[in-house]
Amino acid sequence: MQQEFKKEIDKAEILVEALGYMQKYEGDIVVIKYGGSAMTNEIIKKSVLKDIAVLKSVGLKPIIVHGGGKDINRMLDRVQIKSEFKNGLRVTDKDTLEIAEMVLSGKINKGLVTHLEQIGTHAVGLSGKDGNMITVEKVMPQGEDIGFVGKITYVDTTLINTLLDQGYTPIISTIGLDEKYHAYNINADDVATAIARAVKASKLVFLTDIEGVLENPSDPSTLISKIDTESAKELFESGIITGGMIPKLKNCLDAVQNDVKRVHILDGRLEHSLLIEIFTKKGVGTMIKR
Ligand SMILES: Nc1ncnc2c1ncn2[C@@H]1O[C@H](COP(=O)(O)OP(=O)(O)O)[C@@H](O)[C@H]1O
Ligand SMILES: CC(=O)N[C@@H](CCC(=O)OP(=O)(O)O)C(=O)O
Repeated sequence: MQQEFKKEIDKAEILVEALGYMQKYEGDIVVIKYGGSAMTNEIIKKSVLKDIAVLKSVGLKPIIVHGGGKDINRMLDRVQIKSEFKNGLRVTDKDTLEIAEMVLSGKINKGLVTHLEQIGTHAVGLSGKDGNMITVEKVMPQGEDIGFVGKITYVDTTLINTLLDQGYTPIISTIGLDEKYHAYNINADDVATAIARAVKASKLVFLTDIEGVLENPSDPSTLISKIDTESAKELFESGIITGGMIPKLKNCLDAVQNDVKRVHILDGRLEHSLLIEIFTKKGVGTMIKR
């Protein structure tokens, strides 16, 4: 008898293991930064969105902040506009901004909305312009002008909270306005962190295209499962953290030092990494602590 239902019993036990976590996190806001690097495969994308639908249906309140750097690169290539990054930020002239906004707030944002709606989770796509949600000022790294790139100065959470209260999952693209209502391109890790802080999220998860923070980025067995402020400093000094991992880890530290309780960098390519992290004892990826 027991043997006959072995598979079903195993499945039921998974649900029982998850119960404690569901009760613990009920009503909690989870901000998910879905990076463009982990968006390139349609099957994986659907699986990530199903996980988010599960979070929603068991009582958590997910907010998705998405990137799309790779899609912007592709579109810029198509229209033959050259693009470069300085300190992890895209140099953004007027034409680049137009393409970035078109790709982020159009194709990617509405694509994610459509996928979530298709699996029965009501979602609303917004950019930082909507409801004047994200205010920025022009960023000048080391005094250098890199165009229409914004540093966030204020997040108005009214619209996000209204949507969450009404049962919608907000999906946010990373274009904001300055005080004169000019549009700016913003790094998606910065937006996810600013929103997580503003809504007092209990979790902030960065879904990317690598296992987590690695001592040697080409060797997954060198995964660092926990990082705190002290060890992060050493990692930055040692030069192990490069490229897109620099703004990501800096943002993780900013979040944990500003009341976001749990911050993780997870591999968006690993099927169900979100559910494994939130609903099981087994941690995946890198957890960042104060
Ligand atoms: N020490 C490190 N551990 C892991 N990844 C690293 C490290 N240093 C640099 N990286 C790079 O950071 C990348 C993730 O950042 P990014 O490409 O900006 O992703 P996303 O689009 O998700 O924001 C990885 O693919 C990897 O190439
Ligand atoms: C200013 C700046 O660099 N903006 C980013 C916005 C998208 C982003 O951050 O996407 P990922 O998370 O996929 O890297 C860009 O133009 O690529």
